[in-house]
Amino acid sequence: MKKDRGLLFVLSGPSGVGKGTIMKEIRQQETNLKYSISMTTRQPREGEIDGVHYHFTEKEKFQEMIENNKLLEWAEFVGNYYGTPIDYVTETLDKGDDVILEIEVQGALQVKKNYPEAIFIFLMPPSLSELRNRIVGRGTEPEDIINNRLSIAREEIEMMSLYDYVVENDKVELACERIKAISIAEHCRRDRLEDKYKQLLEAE
Ligand SMILES: Nc1ncnc2c1ncn2[C@@H]1O[C@H](COP(=O)(O)OP(=O)(O)OP(=O)(O)O)[C@@H](O)[C@H]1O
Ligand SMILES: Nc1nc2c(ncn2[C@@H]2O[C@H](COP(=O)(O)O)[C@@H](O)[C@H]2O)c(=O)[nH]1
Repeated sequence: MKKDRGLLFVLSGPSGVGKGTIMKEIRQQETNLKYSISMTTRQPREGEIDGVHYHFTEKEKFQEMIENNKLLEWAEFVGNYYGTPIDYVTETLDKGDDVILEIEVQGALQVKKNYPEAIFIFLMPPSLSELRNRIVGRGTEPEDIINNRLSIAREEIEMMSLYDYVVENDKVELACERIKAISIAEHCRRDRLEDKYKQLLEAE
C-alpha cells in the first residue's frame, strides 16, 4: 500500500535554548523524523562537520539558491544567512517520511505561509537567566554576538503564541520525549482511524 505523505515539523526557539542538543539526541535515536540539514554562510564552529551539522557555503552560492527557488525558506540572522534546501524536504515527504527543520522564527513564519499544514514547535528555556547561562556556557560566540542573540531571543519569544506547541527544555531527555510524543499525536490526528473502525463495525 502507498505510504501517506510525511509530516513536516518545525522546531524553533531562542538561540542557546538547546535546539541543536535536542536534535543531536533525536538523530541518534530510532525515530521516523528525518533531519533537514540547513545551508549557512556562517563559519563552522569547532567540531562542526560540513554535511552533518550544516552545508557550509559562500554567500554567492546562497544567493544562487535563493534566485533559483531552491530554498523552502531563508533568513539573515546576526550577520549570516541560513536556509532550508527545498529538494531534500519535498523528496523526503513524498517518500512518506517525516521531516524536522531546526530554524529561527523568521524562517518558521515563511514556512507557515507556504506550508501551513506543518506542525510548529517552540522550545523554551526554564528562564531567561538560564538561557543566558547556556549560551555563555557554550563558549562559541564573543560577548557582542551573545548580547545580539539574546536581544533577538526576546523578540522571538513574543512569537511563541503562533506555534502549535510550546515545549520546555528543562532536561534534554524530557524535551526529546515531549517532541516525540507530539509526532505520535500528530500522526494519530492525521490518520483519523474512525472511518476504518466504522467500516469494521458495520461489517460485523
Ligand atoms: N536541558 C538542558 N540543560 C542544560 N544545558 C543544556 C540543555 N540543553 C542544552 N543545553 C546546553 O546549552 C547550550 C546551548 O545549546 P544548543 O547549542 O543546543 O542551543 P541552540 O538552541 O541550538 O542554539 P543556537 O540556536 O544558537 O544554535 C549547550 O552548551 C548545551 O549543552
Ligand atoms: N531560517 C533558518 N534558520 C536556521 C536554519 N538553520 C539554522 N537556523 C537557525 O539559525 C540560528 C543560528 O544558528 P547557529 O547554528 O548559528 O547558532 C538558530 O536559531 C538556528 O535554529 C535555516 O535553515 N533557516
